[in-house]
Order: sequence, then C-alpha cells, then structure tokens
Amino acid sequence: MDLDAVTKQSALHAKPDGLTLQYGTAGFRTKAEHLDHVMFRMGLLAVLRSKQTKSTIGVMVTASHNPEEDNGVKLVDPLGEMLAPSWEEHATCLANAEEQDLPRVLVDIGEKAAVNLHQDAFVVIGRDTRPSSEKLSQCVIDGVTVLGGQFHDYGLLTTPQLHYMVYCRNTSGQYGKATIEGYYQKLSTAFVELTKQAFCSGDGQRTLKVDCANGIGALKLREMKHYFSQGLSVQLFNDGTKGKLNHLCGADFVKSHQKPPQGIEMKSNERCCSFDGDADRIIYYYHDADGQFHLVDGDKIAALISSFLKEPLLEIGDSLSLGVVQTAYANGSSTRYLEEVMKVPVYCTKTGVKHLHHKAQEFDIGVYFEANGHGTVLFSKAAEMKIKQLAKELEEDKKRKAAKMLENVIDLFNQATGDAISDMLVIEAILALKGLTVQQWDALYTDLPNRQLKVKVADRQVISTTDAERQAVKPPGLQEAINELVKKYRLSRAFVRPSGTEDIVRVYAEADSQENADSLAYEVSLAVFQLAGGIGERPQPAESPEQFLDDLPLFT
Ligand SMILES: CC(=O)N[C@H]1[C@@H](OP(=O)(O)O)O[C@H](CO)[C@@H](O)[C@@H]1O
Ligand SMILES: [Mg+2]
Repeated sequence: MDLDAVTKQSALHAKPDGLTLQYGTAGFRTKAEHLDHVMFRMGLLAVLRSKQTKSTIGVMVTASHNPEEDNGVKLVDPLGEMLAPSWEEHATCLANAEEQDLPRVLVDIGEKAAVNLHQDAFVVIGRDTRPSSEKLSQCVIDGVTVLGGQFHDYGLLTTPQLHYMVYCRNTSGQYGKATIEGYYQKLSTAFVELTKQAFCSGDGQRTLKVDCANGIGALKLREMKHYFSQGLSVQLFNDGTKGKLNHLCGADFVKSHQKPPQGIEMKSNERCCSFDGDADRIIYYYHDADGQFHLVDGDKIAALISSFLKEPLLEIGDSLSLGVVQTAYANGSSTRYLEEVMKVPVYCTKTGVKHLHHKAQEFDIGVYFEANGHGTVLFSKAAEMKIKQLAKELEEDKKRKAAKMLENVIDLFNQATGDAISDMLVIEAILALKGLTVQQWDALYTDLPNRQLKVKVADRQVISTTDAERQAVKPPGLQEAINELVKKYRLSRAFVRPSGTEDIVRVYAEADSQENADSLAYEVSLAVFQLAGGIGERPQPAESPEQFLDDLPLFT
C-alpha cells in the first residue's frame, strides 16, 4: 500500500471534523454533502475486501427511498450479497478515522482481516440518478485507484442490477452475462418462457402501471420493456422527467402512508405498482369500484409466490423444503395464512434484508419479503440442480412441465437480492398463469389494521430488543407497559425498536380495527416517550394518522 499517496489523495476528500457515521442496515446514509470522504474510503475498503476474497466487489452509490438530497453507499460481497458483518465494523472504523489516523486504520484492517496485499483487486461501481451520485461515485473511483485496484464503472444501475453484475462476475458468467444487456435478456427470456402457456390460452396482453419514484427504475424499465413487450405492457409514471426523487411517490411513500402516489392515474380495479428510488422494493395497489384504496404489500407478495410454488413442487414429487422468512412488521394475518392455510413454515428475523436473506439460505427454496416489498426467492444449489435435471429427464408431460416452470422461475428471480423489476415480472407471470386479478390476489387474506409511528428520543440505543425485535429488554419497564396496553385490544400486537436507518424509534401496532391500531400505536409511543427519553413534542393522539409520518423530519 502506498500510504503516502493515500494520505495525499485523502486530503482532497477530507473528513469533516467531528462527523461520525455508522455502517447501518443498508450502508452509510446521510446528506450528500457529508459523504465525499466516506465514498473515497469505501473505495479503499472495497479494494481490501476484493484482495481478501480474491473476488470482484461491488460499490453502490444510492440512498434508496430517502430524500433526493441524501445519498449513501454500500458494498456488495462476492455472491451479490450484503457485506459481511465483520467488515461492516471495518467500514465504520475507516469512515470515522480522523485524517491523520487513516493510514494506521487501513493497515490495521489489512492485518486483522489477513489481507494479502499482493493480490489483485477488482471493483465494480453503480449509482442511482441522484444529482450528487456521479460526483460521489468518482470519489469511490479515486479510492480504488489510489490503492492500485482495477475497476469497472457501470454508471447508472438499479441496486439489484449491481448485485447481479457482482454475482455474474464471480461465477465466471454461470449466473448470467455481467452486462445490462445480459440482465435484460436473462430475465425477459425466463419471463417469456414462463408465460407462454398463459398467453396461448388467450388471455391476451396485460398492462401494468408502474410508479418509478422518479428514480433509476424508470430509466432501466424503459430500456427493458421492449424485451418482454409481447407478454406485458408497462406504462411508466413518475419517470423522473418532472418530479423529485421519492417525493410523494415510490414504494416507501405508498406503504407508509397507505395511499396512492401522486402522478399516477388510477382507474378502478386497475393493477398498479410502485418501485422505490433504487428499484429494489415493489408494492402493488388498486382502487376498488367504490374508490377505496387497497395496498398489496410484501407480505401478500410472499403469500402469492409461496402458494404458486407449492403446486409445481408437489407435482415433481421431490421433497424440496420450502420456507418463508418475514420480520416482525409482517401483518399477523399473513403469518396466519401462510402457516394455517398454506401450511408452510414461517420464520421471523430481525429487520434488514441481510438477516432475511441469510435465514432463507437454510431452505431448498427460501421465500423472503419484508412487508415494505423488499424480497426475493432463493434456490439452493442442490434444488437448482435437481430441478434442472428433472426438466431434462422427466418423461411424463405434466411433471416435466412443472420442472420447466420451476427452472424459469429460478432464472426470473434475482438470486442476489430483492429486485423490483424481477419481482414485478414474477408477479405478473403468476397472475397471468393463474388467471388472477389483483383483487383476487388481494383476497387471499385480509390484513389486520395496523399503524407505524416514529418517536424521537435523545438516544435511541437505550432501547434494546430480543426475539427478532419483538420484545424490548431495555429500558426497564417498557415491555411490561407494552404488554399491558396490548391486553386492552382484540387481535392486538405491538413492538418497538430503534431504527437502523433513521434517528428515531419505530412503533408498530396492529389490532381488530384501524381506530384501535391507531390508539394502541399512540399509547405505545407515549410509553416510549416516557420511558426511553423522548425529546421534543409528546406524541399526540392520531387526529389525522398521517400527522405522525409527516411531522417528523427524516434523519437518515
Ligand atoms: C420498518 C421498515 O420498513 N424498516 C426498513 C428500514 O429499516 P429501519 O432499520 O427500520 O430504519 O430500512 C431498511 C433498509 O432499506 C429496510 O430493510 C427496513 O425494512
Ligand atoms: Mg431501496
């Protein structure tokens, strides 16, 4: 390592005094103007990680669903998965080192992680459409270059596309071609193959309205839609030509406000969906004939996919294990439906896709979705080989068809991470094959009314949790208070946890009616405010439930 060169270059990306940041649930996120040094240093770290794993490492510049003025960065590990937890710690140390300590911290990480510095390094970089992203990705490149790493800058990509590129490059192209064209072709071929049957049976062409959150999803979907246009016609809204990124639109807005985005024309019973700002989440919704809004969220996506997969799995007669992974935010009705009606085992992990992804890897087929629409389905290598073999060998027509169908499903899902475009195509294929309308899909089960709130406290780390974040162990008395409040309502459940991406505590409550879910959420917020050091205004009862969401400024 040429540490003099690092020191010199680093001075051009100097760290603001006193700024400390944490590698959180989804990497570093804050106001874009504070990220120059973080980007440079993540370029350095990506080189070390690449040398250590002897693999290509990805760096994605994005702040997903957060406001346009924010930005962020995360590293992608060799098989397209999130950075290993021990390296998250290195990332935090490196990002927070004062200028004069940087060389020492760098050497330290190299030693602790036993990095062979003579090894070559290769880093791939992608960025979203934020105005700050281009300059910030140049800072990453400066960091990679000063440590002698090679790189390929893909420029504008969705987050899942960058994960895909990393996965392809580290499996010598076996997963697919590491180009944008390769991504489009792999997914659309699988989609067209999968839906051939449905469209032969005269269902005709289907249309879907897509709110692209004024983000990267719009650019990429516009390029891609020609590849699958015989099977599905997508109409793009909030395509970034006018509106601001994630402002009053996108998957996060729709899910948390439980209302449609601005900028989309919805006719009754039309199927619509929203991506988030970096196109790794998707949420569906529609207006019924009475003009009532219905949200079809990540839990319902998991239910649709699991019920679809069960059939061909039974047909091929091989006992491949299927499991569904959720978080505590999953609607209670969805868990009940999956366990009691679908008879599939359901597991709950901590919030954050890396936890769900990890758990889903334990099954032959692991379905995981956060309620907010981030998820995918993972097929173990063994399951994939088995299915491919059966698709080739089986004589009996029905069985072979089922295996072929599963083969295409494997190709259509992004095996590296949740992907709005890939999930959209899977969902559209399932609806077409099953002849289901969005209303019929929505009717699989009825969501329990629920409410999510945010509470500001002086230090959110005073709350610690256990049991996949469903129980608070600290501060003393908080869990007891929640238990008492929950007892007052029917079909009720509530929990609190410090957010990993915002400087707030999140409160979740569900109950038999919206009114009760709102009051329970309010009462629990008050308990948090009182017992966990609330600051600012005390939580108010929900005159307009949205006031809670709108009043609190995002920290990220
Ligand atoms: C309740 C909720 O939606 N939490 C989100 C949010 O995490 P928090 O730790 O809750 O801030 O951002 C994460 C990253 O995008 C996402 O994985 C997660 O689901
Ligand atoms: Mg996202």
